[in-house]
Amino acid sequence: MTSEWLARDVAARPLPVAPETIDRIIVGDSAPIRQLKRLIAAVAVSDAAVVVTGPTGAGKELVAEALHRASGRSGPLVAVNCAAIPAELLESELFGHEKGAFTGADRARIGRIEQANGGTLFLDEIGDMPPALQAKLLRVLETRRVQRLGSNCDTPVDFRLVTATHRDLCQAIERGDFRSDLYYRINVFTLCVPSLAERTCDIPMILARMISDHLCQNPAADAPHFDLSAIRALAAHSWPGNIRELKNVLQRAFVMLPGRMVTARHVRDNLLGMAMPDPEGDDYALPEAAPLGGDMPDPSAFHEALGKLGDIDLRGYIRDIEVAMIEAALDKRCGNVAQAADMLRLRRTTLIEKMKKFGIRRGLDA
Ligand SMILES: Nc1ncnc2c1ncn2[C@@H]1O[C@H](COP(=O)(O)OP(=O)(O)OP(=O)(O)O)[C@@H](O)[C@H]1O
Repeated sequence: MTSEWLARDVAARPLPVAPETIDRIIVGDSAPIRQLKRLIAAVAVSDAAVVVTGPTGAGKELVAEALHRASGRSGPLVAVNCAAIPAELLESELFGHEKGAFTGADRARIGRIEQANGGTLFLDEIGDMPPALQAKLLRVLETRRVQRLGSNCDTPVDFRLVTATHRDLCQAIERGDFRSDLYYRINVFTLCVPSLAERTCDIPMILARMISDHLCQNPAADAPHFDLSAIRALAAHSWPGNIRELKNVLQRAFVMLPGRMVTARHVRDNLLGMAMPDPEGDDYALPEAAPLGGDMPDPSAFHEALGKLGDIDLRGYIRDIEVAMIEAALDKRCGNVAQAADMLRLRRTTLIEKMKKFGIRRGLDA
């Protein structure tokens, strides 16, 4: 049963779970992410096993979390990274052990599979699970019972299995590294998480969420502000590390450009490149107030608008905006150029230069 089949099937059906639950966890509104969220909503309420695939850092663990939250299961979400635990410890980690089961087992310990009872077991990097454990896991899935190391008794378990891997499991089966019978057990549904490069229009939304999360955890932090050129530079990057890489870029921006307007040059030189930014801030250092003041549209709004447009005369459009804003500031300050320059956060001489360039005479002739 493939995602394509499911995609066709769910397109026409009402969603079984509130989409807000999934929206809160998975940020993004691009077509591939909207499709992924619909699939999660459709699959979440069943008990079927799900394999989540996708490149590293794309958000596979978040998909497991969304599946769990939307499933309504009352038990916990228990996550185990099979690649991060040494093979010799993974067995007791998953299955638990009785006291004295092996040297050093000085007390009994419940395994992660039992911990997930009533909830969801998320096995990350299942493609890295040693073959002997694959056989044991298969037995648990078939019998719905688990046996701790050193015990003769089986304990019944009820969990929903979600697995993830960045490996191609079909190739692993061909190489003999992964059991095909386990593959068919764990792979009732496949959910593919798109790479960030396939959904760069989600970058402004993801950045906004990451900034607000960062500010929640560090209320004293001074957030950087990404202008349209910065967003476009971010969208042009190839993102081999996907959202994890974007998170790192934002962390660098918090450290190197706090409270400053981040431009395309900063993105290229200081955030994707590692050069230190100019400490003086030749860009527009921001005062405490909102960068554009009052009700001005956020520059990121253009990102979406531009996506829907065909060709645009960018220079002409920006010139019209500049002229309109300069004239509005001069009106507001009754033709006083110095005060209008303050309002626009420009040097007086810079404003005069612009006025001459655009042929705006108001306030210059007096
Ligand atoms: N849509 C999203 N919105 C905001 N943050 C996200 C989103 N998707 C992923 N992240 C963040 O990106 C980081 C990587 O996500 P996650 O660990 O889920 O990726 P992964 O695909 O499981 O990575 P790996 O392949 O290395 O296991 C995490 O810090 C996660 O919180």
